[in-house]
Amino acid sequence: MSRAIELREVSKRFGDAYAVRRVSLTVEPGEFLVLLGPSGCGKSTVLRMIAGLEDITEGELFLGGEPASDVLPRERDIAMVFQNFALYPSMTTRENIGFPLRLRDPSTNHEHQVRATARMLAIEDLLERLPAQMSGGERQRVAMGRAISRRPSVFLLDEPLSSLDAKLRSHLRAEIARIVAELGVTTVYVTHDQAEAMSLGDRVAVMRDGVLQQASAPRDLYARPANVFVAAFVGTPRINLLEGVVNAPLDGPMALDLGRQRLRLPQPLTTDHQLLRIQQGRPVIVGLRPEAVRIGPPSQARPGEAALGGVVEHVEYLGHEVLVHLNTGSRRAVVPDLESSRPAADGGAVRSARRPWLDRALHRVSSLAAAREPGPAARRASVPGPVPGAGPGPAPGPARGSVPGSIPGSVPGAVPGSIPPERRTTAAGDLVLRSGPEHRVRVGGHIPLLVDLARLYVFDHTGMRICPAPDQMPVLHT
Ligand SMILES: Nc1ncnc2c1ncn2[C@@H]1O[C@H](COP(=O)(O)OP(=O)(O)OP(=O)(O)O)[C@@H](O)[C@H]1O
Repeated sequence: MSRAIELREVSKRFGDAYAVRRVSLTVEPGEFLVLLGPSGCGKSTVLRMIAGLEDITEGELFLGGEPASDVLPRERDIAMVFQNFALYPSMTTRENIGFPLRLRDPSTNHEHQVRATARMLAIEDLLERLPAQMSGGERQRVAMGRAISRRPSVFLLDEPLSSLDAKLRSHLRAEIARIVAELGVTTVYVTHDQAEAMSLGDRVAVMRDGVLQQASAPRDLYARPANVFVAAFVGTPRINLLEGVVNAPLDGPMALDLGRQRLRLPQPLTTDHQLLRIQQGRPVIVGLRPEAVRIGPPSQARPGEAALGGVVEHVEYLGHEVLVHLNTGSRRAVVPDLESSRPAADGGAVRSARRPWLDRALHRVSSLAAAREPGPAARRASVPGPVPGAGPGPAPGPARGSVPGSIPGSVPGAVPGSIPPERRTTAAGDLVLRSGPEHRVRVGGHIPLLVDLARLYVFDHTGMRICPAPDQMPVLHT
């Protein structure tokens, strides 16, 4: 039987420092949830609270719908496997796997169950070996065998593969997915490896600084990251994040100014792009995944593509694909601490962080619509004249050779103060694109680029995603 796990506003404090802050999360029976985040973000602490190895400072834990915060660890029917799970050195694999079964029921012969577990883990031929006679990967399988032999209702794995080499890891990863699916047991798996998380989890919960950022199916996490941190943490190569300014004149096409170039949004504007209008004149972070940009001249632009240009700074040949590092004259936005990860007093981090922005944004939409003229912010922040390097017209591409080889100091029209100067980087290569090996590019060459604006992400200055529009929108009062 598998059970649901529910964390309600759970926090953990060590001394004065919060390791986990107000995490609310439900893992459905039989679900495989991966906790993902950088080192020290609180993943293991969440796992240890579920197991009962750490007390919960605030909030409540429910197992199978029953309050469980005060239930003793051994009464939680939970099995846990750690990174360096210790096996009993003097016991064979058979004895190690059978040990929890003997503890529970010493009078019964458990050989059948031990064999079934060993078969599932493909370690039947290791049953007579001692831990010292096995490799790291084999020992880790035995450790898993010992954890699952008594068929727990919840299975917790804390970086179980991190001490293994890459090949073995990817092999065991597939094995774990298979075994857990076969067992149908509710599983929480901790890792800092985004590829591991994306390949294993039914859902992935991303944590940062003790705060849950987003919990979504891997596909949704990649396609609709709630904020710039999630966008940057998930995906290899990392999403390109550029400092931009929304340029939305009431009488002309909308664009995103990216330093020395301008990304014109195709007409008619999509709903998501229309919503960007309320950011007129404001600094934003523009996100482009490497596959959203391709090499091609403006004349080959498909509907929904906009032209840019770049100077090749570096080329990585990976065999099946090529990663081209370019200088487009923009500034790379740096992720850490862009948004507050602390939850507000009235709710979870992601939800509560969204609301004030949405309220403000929608208030601006209402007032702009009512006034039917540019608001003061719009007048103040409209970009004075064309951005150098961007051509006029509805679908301009930068004139050939217009992209400079070096980047000038400041972004024209940028509203100062959104991203402090100390967090800015003057890009040596601000954009990476993924290309097929058929494109031959040389370092130093200017190449024309086409950006698929259907795959454009825009984050506001706090780091929250504003394009595509957030999933939860308050009702717009007209
Ligand atoms: N027993 C403890 N006493 C004091 N601080 C602790 C204790 N355990 C964890 N912490 C702190 O709590 C924070 C979260 O730790 P935790 O081990 O949960 O992070 P993690 O995301 O699992 O990191 P890693 O991937 O490196 O294991 C860290 O800052 C850590 O130093």
